[in-house]
Amino acid sequence: MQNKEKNNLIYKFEFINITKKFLNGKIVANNNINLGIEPSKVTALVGENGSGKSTLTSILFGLYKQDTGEIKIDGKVCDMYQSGAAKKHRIGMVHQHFHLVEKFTVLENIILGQEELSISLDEKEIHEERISQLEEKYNSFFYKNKSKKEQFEEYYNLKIILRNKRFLRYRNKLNISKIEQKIKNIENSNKLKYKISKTKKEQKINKIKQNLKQEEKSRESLNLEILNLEKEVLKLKTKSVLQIEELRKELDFLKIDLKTRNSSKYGILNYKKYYQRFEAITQRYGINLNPDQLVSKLSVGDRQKVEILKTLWVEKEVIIFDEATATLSIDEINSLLSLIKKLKEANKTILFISHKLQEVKTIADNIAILKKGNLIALEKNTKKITIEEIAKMMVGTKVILEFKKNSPIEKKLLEVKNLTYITKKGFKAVDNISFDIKEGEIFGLAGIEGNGQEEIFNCIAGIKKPTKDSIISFQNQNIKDFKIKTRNQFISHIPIDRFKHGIIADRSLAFNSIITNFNDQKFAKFYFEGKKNQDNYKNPKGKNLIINNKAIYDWTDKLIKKMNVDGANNLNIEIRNLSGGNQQKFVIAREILKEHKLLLAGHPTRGLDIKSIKHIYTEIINNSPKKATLLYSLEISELISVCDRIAILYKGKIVNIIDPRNYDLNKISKMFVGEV
Ligand SMILES: Nc1ncnc2c1ncn2[C@@H]1O[C@H](COP(=O)(O)OP(=O)(O)OP(=O)(O)O)[C@@H](O)[C@H]1O
Repeated sequence: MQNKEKNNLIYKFEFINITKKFLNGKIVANNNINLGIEPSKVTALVGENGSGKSTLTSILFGLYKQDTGEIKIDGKVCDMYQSGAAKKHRIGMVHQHFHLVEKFTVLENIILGQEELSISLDEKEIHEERISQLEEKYNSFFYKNKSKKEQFEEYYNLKIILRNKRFLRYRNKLNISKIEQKIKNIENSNKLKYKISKTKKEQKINKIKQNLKQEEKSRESLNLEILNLEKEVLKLKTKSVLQIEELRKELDFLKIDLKTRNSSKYGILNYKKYYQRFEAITQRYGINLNPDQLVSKLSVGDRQKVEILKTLWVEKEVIIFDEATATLSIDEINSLLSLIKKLKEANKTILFISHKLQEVKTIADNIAILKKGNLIALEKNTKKITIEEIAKMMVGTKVILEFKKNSPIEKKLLEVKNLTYITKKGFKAVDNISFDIKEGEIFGLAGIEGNGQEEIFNCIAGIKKPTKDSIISFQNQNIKDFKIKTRNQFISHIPIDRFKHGIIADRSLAFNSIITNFNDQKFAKFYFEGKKNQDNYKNPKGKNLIINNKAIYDWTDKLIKKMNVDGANNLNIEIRNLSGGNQQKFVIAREILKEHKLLLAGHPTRGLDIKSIKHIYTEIINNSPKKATLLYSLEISELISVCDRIAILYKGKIVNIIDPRNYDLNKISKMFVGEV
């Protein structure tokens, strides 16, 4: 399509009557959606968990095929489900969960999978043409260049002349000696005769000698000329050798390059070009990243920049940000938002999915609101609409994050003393910290991500091993070396990374409901007929294992109801089929309802809508009496609303333990950067 025509289009792409159902039509994820996305603008897609945001973007990205309806891109109907369609139409996605190779550098991650794009068909032709040019130049270097040829001819001619002259001189010399001999003979035989002819002969000798002298002179000048010529030829030769060598190198490189680029398995990467491109893109968008840094060493915010660079590298025109700010700190969110502004200025069309309405309002030109699979509003006047109004449209009621807290009692349940955690590379991520959590207390861990909160949390959960002298005492027993299985008997754990530690994605809801308490006798009992040994457990027919399916299904049902988990009509569906937020709600329900004395809640509201957030914290607070609760979140405003005390972490140390009722956000954010 001509650019001019393209510029006149109102929409970069359109969803037209899109409907998508799952589970034989029982779940309507998208219901007849009609939505046009304007070019070079940021359109936010908001809605409750399970309202159909991911399904809609997945259809655009070609991961799902819509049941009915069509998608138009640049005014043309496109089958996005066709393999490679998203790539062809330059649509990229930045996910909440990064797809990066930890052991590769930033640049390696960016070019991974895009290597073949470094040589297009056109480029290949240019390469091949250049090779044949070079070959020709190389082969005919001496022969084609006329002036050089002439010089060579001249050089050889001169050599021939010189040889002739030498011969002449030799002959003359021979002549002289012959004549002298003759003279002598004459002298000896006939002195008289000699006397007469002497003068004549002497004259002849003199003449010959004179000739010889002249001969000598011209020989010298000839020699000089030859010497100069030889010098020149040498110079020419050296220069040519260098030139030839360079040409040969270039030729060899291009040949290997071409060969390897055509092969799918091995390849030589044109790093010079990649670095130049990296420099150009990062400068253009003001992204500060070292191309040689290992991804494993990057902060979450920088990793996300790598994800964004991946889309810019292949010049995507549409970029979908799918809950991209969920794992970012405040500073990182701000830097992402300003980067999105730059992308917009560079005419990228942005689809921005987020549950954080404050940032949606800051960045979006248009806000599309989904509810239960329907598009219920497309708000274009984003300056006027308030966050509360958006939230109300999304969830149907006004939601305020205020809670009535319980009062903890003085009895300490958890005592952490001198906790130190050193990473495999010797970095002290947690540096000798101590705190306690009382019965009924909700204790928060706050700080900018990467200051030790996650490690403290994981040491208590048993995922990470602290140093020997660390003490994690629960009800006066040091549990530091307890296995996770033993901890599970009294600890409930909502993991920070629910996909890694919280669920088994391709197992059913029922299966996932018992993965942290499968030892509970009410779900399954081992029945031993013979001697108790390992074989009893491995009995292939399962004779000795009695599973109480009814108890498991009842339990699963209870979890779903407790947290209003959406999309869970069938308890045997794989948990991956739930929306991200609903998977999270399922895990939270399991851990809160499971018997426990200590609740570890890591980012429990990540990726959740405001109504679910309210629901979850209400449950956590209602669950807290008689237990200790450790809450780790990057959302400081949520910690302030929910916690009784908050530890602020900076560089692996606790800089302060605060009572959130007596602190304001300003003071806390100063502590985040070590200014106590
Ligand atoms: N593959 C699938 N099989 C069955 N149901 C599915 C599948 N994918 C999505 N669903 C259901 O479709 C509905 C919409 O899900 P979707 O993931 O699009 O919601 P969402 O708005 O992105 O939610 P969240 O904010 O929690 O990520 C949900 O009820 C979900 O359970």
